[in-house]
Amino acid sequence: MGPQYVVKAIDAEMGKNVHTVLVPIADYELVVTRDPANVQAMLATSSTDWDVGKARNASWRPLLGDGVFTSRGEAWKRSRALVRPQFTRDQINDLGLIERHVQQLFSTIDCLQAAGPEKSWTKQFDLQPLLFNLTLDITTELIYGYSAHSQNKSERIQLPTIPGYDNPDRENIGTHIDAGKAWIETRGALWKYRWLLPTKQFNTHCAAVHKYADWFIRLRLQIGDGFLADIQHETSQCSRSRYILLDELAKVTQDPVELRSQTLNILVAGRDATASLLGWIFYFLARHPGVFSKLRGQILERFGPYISSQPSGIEFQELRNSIPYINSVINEALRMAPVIPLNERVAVRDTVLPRGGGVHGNDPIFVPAGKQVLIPTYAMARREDIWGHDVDVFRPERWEECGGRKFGFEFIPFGGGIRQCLGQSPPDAPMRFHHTIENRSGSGTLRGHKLLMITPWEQPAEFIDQLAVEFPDLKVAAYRQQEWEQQTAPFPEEEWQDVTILLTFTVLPTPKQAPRLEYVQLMSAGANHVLELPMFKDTTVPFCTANGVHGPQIAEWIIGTYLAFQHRFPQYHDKQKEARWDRSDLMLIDDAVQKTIGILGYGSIGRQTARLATAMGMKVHAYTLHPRETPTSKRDLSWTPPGLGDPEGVFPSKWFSGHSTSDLHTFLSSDLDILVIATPLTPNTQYLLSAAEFEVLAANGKRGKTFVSNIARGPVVNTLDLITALEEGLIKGAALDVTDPEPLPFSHQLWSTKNVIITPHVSGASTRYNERVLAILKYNMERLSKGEELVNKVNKEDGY
Ligand code: HEM
Repeated sequence: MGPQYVVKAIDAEMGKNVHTVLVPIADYELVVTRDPANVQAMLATSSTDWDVGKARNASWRPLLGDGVFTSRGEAWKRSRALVRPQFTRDQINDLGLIERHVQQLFSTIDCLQAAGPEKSWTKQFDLQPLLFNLTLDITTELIYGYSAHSQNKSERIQLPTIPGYDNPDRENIGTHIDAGKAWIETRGALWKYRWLLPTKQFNTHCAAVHKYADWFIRLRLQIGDGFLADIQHETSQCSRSRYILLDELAKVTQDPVELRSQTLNILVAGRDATASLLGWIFYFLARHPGVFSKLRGQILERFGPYISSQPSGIEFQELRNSIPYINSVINEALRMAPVIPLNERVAVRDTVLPRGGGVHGNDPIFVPAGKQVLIPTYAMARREDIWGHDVDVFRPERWEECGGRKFGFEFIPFGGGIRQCLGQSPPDAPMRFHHTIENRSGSGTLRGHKLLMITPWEQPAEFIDQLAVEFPDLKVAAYRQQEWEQQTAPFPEEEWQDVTILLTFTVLPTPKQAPRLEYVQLMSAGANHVLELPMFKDTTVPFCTANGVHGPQIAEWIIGTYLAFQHRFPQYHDKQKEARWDRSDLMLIDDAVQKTIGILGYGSIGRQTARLATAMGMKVHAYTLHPRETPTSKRDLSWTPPGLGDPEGVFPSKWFSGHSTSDLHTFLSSDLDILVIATPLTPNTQYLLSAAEFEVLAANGKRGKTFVSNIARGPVVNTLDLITALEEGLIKGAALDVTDPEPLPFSHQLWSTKNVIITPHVSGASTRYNERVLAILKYNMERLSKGEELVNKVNKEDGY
């Protein structure tokens, strides 16, 4: 099943709007999903329910052994913990090393000069094999310390002899790897008839590849640190302190088979994908001269022309960050031609995928243990609804529109979640990444980190155990605060000193008390209680909210109180207390079908409310501060419990947006039967709903039509104006979980205002609350350990 075939077949047979299908192949069935929500669940949020299939290990093992790319389960975890720290180091991005080999490539190309009048050009040649040689030379030098020099044999010097070990076959190592890989592919294509393929030649290639690695490993194990010192003089650029992956791994394990497998896994994973991508980039540049000259112009402007006698002095981070167009070109090439176009996972236990089921394909689907799911990376990058009508056009500019395209699981050329590619440098925050290089070396992904948890309840031991498995080097301290609003720390001052990750409701240190803090996870969805604290306003330490934790229960509260009001439950409850069977108000009862719900603030709560309202047959109008016109901008980038909310922004039939009062009034006059206030409290939203807004709701004959539900914060509504609107019948009724002031005093007029349901700020309560906060914390810790952008980050300027 080729990548292009997947797109064609689903589009033709099921339509462009179907993204998850069950495909029967001979005697078994395979799920194919090009839905980013499902992919996110498999790779990240529910990754413990999934693993790569057994076939990956079975097919690659003879060539590569059990390493980070080929292994599964616990073996993979151990592998990943072993090799990952190497990829957080500066040296892995040694541009000097790459430059030497690129120069070699240029010399090779120079030799391909054409004859006759075309003399100033090269003759026609195939660039791709040269690129494979280039990446082979780079990766072998980076991994084993000594390049295969497949580009220029004359660079090879005589290697010392190790008794009992054949010298590595540098001449043919590329061929052996390629032939081994080709055999594995053919075998995969033969599927259950794979036994038909003779193995003799394959075994020869595997043995040659192993011998190559073993020679360096033997030398390293015999001689120890600096094992190549004697032959380093072969290239003047090599310094004694240069970085060699094998050397570093050998400081952690001395097992020769483990060293062979891990280094070969990285060699093959890194070399081939990079060469393919380079090939595609040149392919697209050759066909898009406009892109080529724009890119070239920006590079020349920033770095000047190449002068062979001068060192370029270009740093890796500078290269990445100073010309965003380079990233746009690379991203666009990876979108058009993801070099790993198909991936897969297998359910290790009975589980669900959040979407694809039900009449509209929005419900979760059950996936039994053992079921294989194909992830067509290529097909996701070809979805018109995500990328626009020009999805088939190579257009790097798309990455720069709307202030820079952010992407999630619809664009995963490097995989995603826990098995994300190790060779990908993080997309953002170079400073933070650099910081982690200084602080973390060794074997744990969060080495040097300390998590401090201050919570109003005991944290479950299983969670702390899980952390110990995932981050063996992480220090954890957990304290229980005595009171909800407590601001002082329930532990000695020194405990703050080495904290890097903090989980808290209200207790926060000063920047001086916790100088190493890198990430604060708040347990609340709002951040308004920390906005004025020095740790928040005077530092760049990211604060993340528990956004997403409240969606399910608050949405239930909103719909629950609305239905209670519509079906007159409070009145019947009063009558029940008096034992009165009174059916006199039957004609006053109304249902929700085809009513319009307006959601002011379309965040995680609003989105889950929209899901429930849609299920009841309501229409949804959404209001957001910033316009959400494209499918990408409609998306929810914050954490969402699997299968819930509206991650893609598909429920609203109308979107409204803006900062001004008139923008708000346009939304309020869109014929709303229920208005849900779900916007954060900031200086801009204080008294957002006052007399004028209630007038707008009641204008044009809509008096007494709208029911107002406030689950945000009391001061978003002007309480006295609300009381007037209720008493005068401008609005139909109100459900308030929050009031201004809070607690609402005994004698407050609001208690006895007509048509109001009041609860004491409890809509966010759920026995599942803590479990969801911990899921966010863990997810963010995984992202922190990989140098990735955290989810639910508070924008320090907007205050939410
Ligand atoms: C354009 C270049 C590259 C692309 C497109 C790419 C793509 C990928 C993808 C899609 C995966 C995930 C496979 C999965 O989900 O099972 C992956 C994994 C991996 N990549 Fe890359 N890769 C590239 C370059 C590199 C480089 C340069 C290295 C190392 C030097 C590397 C090392 C790895 C390793 C070790 C894994 C396995 C990680 C694990 O399973 O835990 N990759 N790569």
